Amino acid sequence: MIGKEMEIDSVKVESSLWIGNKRYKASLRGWYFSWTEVDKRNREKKTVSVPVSEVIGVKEGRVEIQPRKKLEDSDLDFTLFYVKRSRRGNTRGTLWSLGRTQFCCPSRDVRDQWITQLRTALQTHSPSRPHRLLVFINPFGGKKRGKQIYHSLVSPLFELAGISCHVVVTERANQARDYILKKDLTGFDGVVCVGGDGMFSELLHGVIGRTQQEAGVSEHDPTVMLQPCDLRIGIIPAGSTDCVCFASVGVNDPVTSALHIIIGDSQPLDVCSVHHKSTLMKYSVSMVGYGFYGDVLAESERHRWMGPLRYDYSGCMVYLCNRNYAGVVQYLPADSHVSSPRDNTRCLAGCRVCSESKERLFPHFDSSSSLYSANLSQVSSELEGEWVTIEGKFKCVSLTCMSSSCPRSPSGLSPSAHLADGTVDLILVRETNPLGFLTYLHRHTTTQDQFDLPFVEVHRVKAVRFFLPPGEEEEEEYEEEIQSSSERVSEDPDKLHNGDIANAQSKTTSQHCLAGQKERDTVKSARRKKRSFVCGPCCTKPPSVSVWNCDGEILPHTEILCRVHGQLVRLFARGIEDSTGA
Ligand SMILES: CCCCCCCCCCCCC/C=C/[C@@H](O)[C@H](COP(=O)(O)O)NC(=O)CCCCC
Ligand SMILES: Nc1ncnc2c1ncn2[C@@H]1O[C@H](COP(=O)(O)OP(=O)(O)O)[C@@H](O)[C@H]1O
Ligand SMILES: [Ca+2]
Repeated sequence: MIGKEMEIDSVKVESSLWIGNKRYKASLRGWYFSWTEVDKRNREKKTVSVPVSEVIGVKEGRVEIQPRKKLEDSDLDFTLFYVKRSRRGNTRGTLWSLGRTQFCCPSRDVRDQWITQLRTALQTHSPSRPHRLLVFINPFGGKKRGKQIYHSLVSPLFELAGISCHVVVTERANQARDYILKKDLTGFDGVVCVGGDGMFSELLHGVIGRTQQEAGVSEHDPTVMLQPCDLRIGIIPAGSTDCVCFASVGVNDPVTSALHIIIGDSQPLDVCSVHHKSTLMKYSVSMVGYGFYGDVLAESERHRWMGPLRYDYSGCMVYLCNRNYAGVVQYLPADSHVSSPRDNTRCLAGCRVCSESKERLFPHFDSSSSLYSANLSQVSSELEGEWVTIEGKFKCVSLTCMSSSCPRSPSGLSPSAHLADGTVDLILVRETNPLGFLTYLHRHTTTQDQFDLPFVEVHRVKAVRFFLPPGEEEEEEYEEEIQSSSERVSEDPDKLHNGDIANAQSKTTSQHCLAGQKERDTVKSARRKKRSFVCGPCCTKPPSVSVWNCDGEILPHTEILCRVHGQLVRLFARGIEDSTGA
């Protein structure tokens, strides 16, 4: 018989259970379900312990989910599904898979009690699990396997965990962003994208834009304190770079990500806002890059048919062009006592720097009610302080809120950057010879320090301004063309976005600046053609000016102001669980 004893604050359940023909002593105590093998002489052997928070589901009978079948219809059995960990190749992160153990009970009563107690414990110990999710699949991302990945690997897990999903397979770019901005999201506990960084960016803009709309905050004001977002975002990696997933989970594996979503993990994330004058251009969580990375993106767009390989091909082409770009960079340093981009630490699950930043970032946060003080939507003092100016010629200027590690670069653009410390790392790679730059790039793929080079500097900052040197500013005529084109579109948002615009009384920035994107890009490319000269297959732009790559999208302006908003959004993730033991 099952034995039950009440413990203070937690339930305790114990009984003998069988796995195959071996007897186990099983117990459920507070946070853990454990089973210990007992031999014929009643000696205890190895114990397996599963935290209740990592239980995915408990099913009657002997069940397998892939392929889905009930093995035997016995009323003495139950099957436990849980998170199982393993190491992954040369990456630091931990790969998760679905663990499954079938238990046989001495009686049906005992079986029913175990199932009830385990399910109750699950509800008690995992209050932040999602019950209903809105899922967007980009069928064209990465290797175009988004639908297959979702239906074969992810959906069966969500079903097992009792999560109901509304699935939208996108038919056009920005559909997911617009859906989140305009539709009724009542009842959803989170949004999930199946795709790459571009698809994640759509969800990011939808979630931030909607939150600001509802809070009455103007995203165009670069000095405003944005309202933190409640709706969590999940990423099922199925893209080309998968940087946001890789940098926040440690691997780009759909099953691992699905399991993090199911157990309701929560990882706050810093977000950079990118403004041109008084207009919000974009938000970014991974890379805002000018010069090399901008050129690679611009070139790669012409080779989308190559899939993820387009970046490798374009990387080589752009490298061979050996361009340098003049620019003026101004930055506002972050507090150097807290952390530094050269301190050789890593932001891992439970990161101390990030947790301590929460108090600094949200001094008015009321943890009992989970509410942010109303005065947070006032103007921020974050742009105050002493700006440092650097002028020169650069191979690339990059900003990253996180390490931006990805399968191409397992340590990332800035290996010691933090996911949620309210700072961004600014990396300046000055003009150098091709071999020097190759050394810099190559170090992204090894454990060698890419900042330990005389032409590279890195700063931990709160904000960055970039503009062209005097005499090389963005052309007014071009500016005006872009401005008027964007105004024309924003006067009539329906022109580009049909469908219901229930919540669109106020033109949100996302609608304003992104609706005009198509038209601005046309103006821009016509303009570029006019000014272009060709030094190789990738060089169809003026020699002195590059473009900004903002999380995989080209920005329509060169002169920008970037500012970090600490912990603005939350992912269904927990940071990198270090599998190297380092
Ligand atoms: C000699 C070896 C050179 C290797 C260089 C490796 C440098 C890697 C740094 C990667 C940083 C990635 C930052 C993330 C960018 C993505 O947001 C963006 C869009 O991704 P997606 O939507 O999935 O297409 N990806 C890129 O801009 C690709 C950059 C690739 C540079 C080679
Ligand atoms: N159905 C669709 N058709 C065309 N573009 C789409 C569609 N759905 C999403 N997109 C856009 O495709 C871009 C790239 O998607 P992403 O999933 O990031 O793939 P990748 O990593 O290969 O670039 C995103 O910027 C997104 O806005
Ligand atoms: Ca950061």
